[in-house]
Amino acid sequence: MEDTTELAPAVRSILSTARERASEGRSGRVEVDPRDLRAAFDRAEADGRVPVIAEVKPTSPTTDGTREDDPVALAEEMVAGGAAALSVLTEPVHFGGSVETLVRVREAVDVPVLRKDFVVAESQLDAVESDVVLLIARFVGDELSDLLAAARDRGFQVLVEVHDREELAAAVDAGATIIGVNNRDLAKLAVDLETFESVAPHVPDDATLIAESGIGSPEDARRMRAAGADALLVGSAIMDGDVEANARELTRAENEAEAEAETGAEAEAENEADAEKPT
Ligand SMILES: O=C(O)c1ccccc1NCC(=O)[C@H](O)[C@H](O)COP(=O)(O)O
Repeated sequence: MEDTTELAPAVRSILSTARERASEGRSGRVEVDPRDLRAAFDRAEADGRVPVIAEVKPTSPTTDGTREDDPVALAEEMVAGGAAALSVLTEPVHFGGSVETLVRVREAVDVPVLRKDFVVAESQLDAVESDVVLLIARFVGDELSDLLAAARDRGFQVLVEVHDREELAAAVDAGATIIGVNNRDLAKLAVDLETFESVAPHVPDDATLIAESGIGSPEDARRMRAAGADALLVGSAIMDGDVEANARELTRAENEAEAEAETGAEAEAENEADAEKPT
């Protein structure tokens, strides 16, 4: 396990709560028949949508207040807005999530669902079925390889989250094939999209690469895609306001770019034609 003294107090609290919850797994081992995450991204691409994992995130240490709407309704709106997959927080104390919410959401939608939690022990994997589970390289340290194997044995696809090149090397050594680069620094909770841009070039080409956190606009989405993201994980920017419209704006970010490029080209052609007209 990593030394946690450098982490933000909220994150230290999240981790100590996670360790207390580690023994609370339901009795018995889960066996998952997962919905394929990569196939969901491919379907979105084929349909002209940016592959987005939209996150049901009622609150967080960096969010003001709590969104009280029914998470299932929010999840359905995200899918209606074009989300290729969903992420559901199951951490109760700091994010307002629950395993019950994840079960209800997964029953209601047909896209893959990521369980977003702070898994630090194998027993936590048995808390609930999901299509994908998250392992955060920084938090699981030397246990990454064993936890990855334990999750895969249960049928889960595994998103391994990293924040720098050292953690990326550990993830690749452990055999991670779905890699998320988190733009949020868990030591300071500050978000910087340059994090993804600096780590992405070192991710093996055959990995599925996800840009996580701090993506707040279609421009940010295009920026992360230009830096190599196969998909984007977005919470706050979708949860803030009309979630269907917010999801649609991000999943259509590249259509808008095309439209803008076309508009720009048309304007340029008109300018050229005007310039050629006799005065
Ligand atoms: O979001 C937080 O405030 C947070 C604080 C401490 C640890 C983790 C935190 N977030 C977890 C996440 O993974 C994000 O919810 C996810 O990447 C989406 O981020 P965003 O789009 O910036 O909401």
